[in-house]
Amino acid sequence: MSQRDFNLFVIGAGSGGVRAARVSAAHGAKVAVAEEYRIGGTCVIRGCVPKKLLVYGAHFAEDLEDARRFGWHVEGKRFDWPTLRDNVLAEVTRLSGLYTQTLENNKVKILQERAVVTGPNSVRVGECEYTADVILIATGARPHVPKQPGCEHGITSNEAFHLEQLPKRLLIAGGGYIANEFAGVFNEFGVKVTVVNRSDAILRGYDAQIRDRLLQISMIKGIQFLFNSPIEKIVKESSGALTVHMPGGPAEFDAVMFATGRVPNTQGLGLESAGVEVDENGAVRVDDESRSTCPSIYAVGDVTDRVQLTPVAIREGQAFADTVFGKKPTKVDYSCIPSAVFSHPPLAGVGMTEGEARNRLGAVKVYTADFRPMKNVLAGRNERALYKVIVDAASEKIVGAHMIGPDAPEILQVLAIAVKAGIRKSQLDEVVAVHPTMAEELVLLK
Ligand SMILES: Cc1cc2nc3c(=O)[nH]c(=O)nc-3n(C[C@H](O)[C@H](O)[C@H](O)COP(=O)(O)OP(=O)(O)OC[C@H]3O[C@@H](n4cnc5c(N)ncnc54)[C@H](O)[C@@H]3O)c2cc1C
Repeated sequence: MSQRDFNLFVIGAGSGGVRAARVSAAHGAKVAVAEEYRIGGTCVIRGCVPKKLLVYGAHFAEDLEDARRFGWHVEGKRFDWPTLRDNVLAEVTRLSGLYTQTLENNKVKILQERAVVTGPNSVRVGECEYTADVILIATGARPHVPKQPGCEHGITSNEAFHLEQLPKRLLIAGGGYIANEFAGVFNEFGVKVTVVNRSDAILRGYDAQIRDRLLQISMIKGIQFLFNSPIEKIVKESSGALTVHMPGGPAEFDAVMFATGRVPNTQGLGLESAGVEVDENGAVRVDDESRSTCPSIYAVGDVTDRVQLTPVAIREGQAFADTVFGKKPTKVDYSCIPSAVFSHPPLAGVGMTEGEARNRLGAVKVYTADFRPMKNVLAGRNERALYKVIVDAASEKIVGAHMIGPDAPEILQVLAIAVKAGIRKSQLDEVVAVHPTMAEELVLLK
């Protein structure tokens, strides 16, 4: 038995940290976890979960509009932001409680304070110093706010969940998934949304045809996009409005939200005291077992900036616990990680985009279904779904699948199993359709 206070000290009780702490404790380790904000981390408190609940809330705008064509009379509909906001925040509190309970049930000591590393086997929490055989950095990432003058007047996704009232005019800076998701949500709530982007495209990394489709639909829904428009400065007027200066000229908004990337949380963490190296963005450098340049310190999740997604942080936390305390060396497989954007409509993808496949494989076959879902037809909603399956011409294997349309992330999760398993296109064709569904298009691709 070690003479130190703990076998494992985890810094950060988010997706990766909670999984690592819980599983290590189940493997018999004496574990402590320090959390400076709220148990559950970004995903539960101010990320995936509250975001998805807002997406559900926003979707009622369309559903109530479409309901008329299905014979429903929905007179006097009115949206009340404080009701949704408070219900979402209450659900977040409930979930945070469940995470706390899970840790307690596994006898993990919880310290609700900021922790900093003071050496290869020591951590300081407030006035107390603790020693541990192994330290796990699972401190996640935080929103990046640009340095231009006046940017301090803006908010980030962290604050968006707590808004007192909805702004009438909102500028969202950024082109990634968080920018597009919040643009969709606030637009459905009746906010006049402008998305401003430094570059010339949204959602880099996703299939070009799929993101173009989102851009078209978003513009038709009333979201304005400004490309190649870096924010030069923001001036707060005496009225409270924000004048945003951009290359096309100044424009006034009631709020500005930055969704301009996320930075690993390593600042002031004391990593240098243990010889833990970080890269140029501040991400902890780790090997394929999540071990840092200090042999007794590991790191998982967003703080390592590998793939900033909850299921990846959880896998890394699990693999760490199994490797270090479960005597079962495990490496995370980063191939074929599916991901989604919960925009209006949502999109999702797995594997290579068409562009990547053409560059890497040369000869590829692309199968598409471009259709208007039955529900949209009756609703009089002129929004088309697009499914794409990319096939390696030599092996006939499916190397990528991408889709936009209602429930695309739900459908893609299942298709991702097939892509990961390396099935051929002909095996999709052998499956009999479930009719009438949208997903049946996947087995009818010509
Ligand atoms: C708006 C938004 C939407 C998102 N939507 C999705 C989605 O739909 N799907 C998806 O897969 N991912 C989504 N993500 C990303 C996802 O939330 C992260 O990838 C995930 O939470 C990373 O987990 P983690 O354990 O690395 O870090 P986190 O969950 O961020 O946990 C880190 C914890 O460490 C704490 N901490 C930091 N420093 C210290 C310290 N010194 N001492 C003590 N505690 C500390 C923090 O307070 C935090 O609780 C979203 C993120 C955002 C911001």
